[in-house]
Amino acid sequence: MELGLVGLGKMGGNMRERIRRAGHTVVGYDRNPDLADVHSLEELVGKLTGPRVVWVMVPAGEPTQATIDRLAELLEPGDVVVDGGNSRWTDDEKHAEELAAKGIGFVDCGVSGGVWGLENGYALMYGGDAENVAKVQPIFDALKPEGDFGSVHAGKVGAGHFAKMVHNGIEYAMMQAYAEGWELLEKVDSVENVREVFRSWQEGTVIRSWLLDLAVNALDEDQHLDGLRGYAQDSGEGRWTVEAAIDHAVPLPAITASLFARFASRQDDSPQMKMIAALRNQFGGHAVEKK
Ligand SMILES: O=C(CO)[C@H](O)[C@H](O)COP(=O)(O)O
Repeated sequence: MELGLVGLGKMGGNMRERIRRAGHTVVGYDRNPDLADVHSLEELVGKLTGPRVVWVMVPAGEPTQATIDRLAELLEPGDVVVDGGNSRWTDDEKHAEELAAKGIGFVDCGVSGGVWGLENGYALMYGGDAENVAKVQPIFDALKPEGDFGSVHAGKVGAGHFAKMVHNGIEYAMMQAYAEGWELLEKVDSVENVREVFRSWQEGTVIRSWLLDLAVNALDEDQHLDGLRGYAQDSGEGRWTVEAAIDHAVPLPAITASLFARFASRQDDSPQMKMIAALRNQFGGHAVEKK
């Protein structure tokens, strides 16, 4: 089948390649002309035969909104837009309504697989009406990993991004657990080769995982991670997971702590710890460290 793909960065570029390898035609658009097959969304839409499927793979928020707004002007009834970015799930209903007003279908799709997806396949979690999902199905089949698992029609519009958001929340907490265990192992003199401990865990243990494999890759590149600063960004999914947990009164202590650990990583000199030090000094005369 034919697919229009908007956004050919780290994810979209490899997805285009994987879909082409499966025998489909992909017309790709990116703001960077070096990556793009066409120069505009108009040209992309013009090159597809109906019913068209256009997959949006651009950053969440304003870039996704602007792309959907333009596609709503360009596409025709019966066409389908897939939002495959890490959009906030609460945006999906809004996008579905905006497109439905023009007779255009909408499917939201969480995509996991990172830069390894070209070879390993992409895990897909999608939400939307069965009729719209069916129009995209050959592309889902091309992108998903081989085997029985790796893709799911999670439910209605929004369910795909909600599932991906929870996946990312779990990712935060798992990474935090490996990171904490690694730091503790590095602190203890009797453990002479932490990297080999991590490597040994890749087989037979209850904590083996792809993230563990990636941790071993990272330690192979830089055994003590000396070349990195202890600073971690976040791009929203962890925050939305915690917000959803609050909305539904679901306790998420591990995921919340892993999000807050990232915030703490961005502080050189913790303001709240200054207050803790000041208060201990006030009530107990405990020593403080002065600048
Ligand atoms: O979806 C992903 C992995 O599954 C993306 O890599 C995402 O950017 C990870 O979230 P964050 O940037 O907040 O760490």
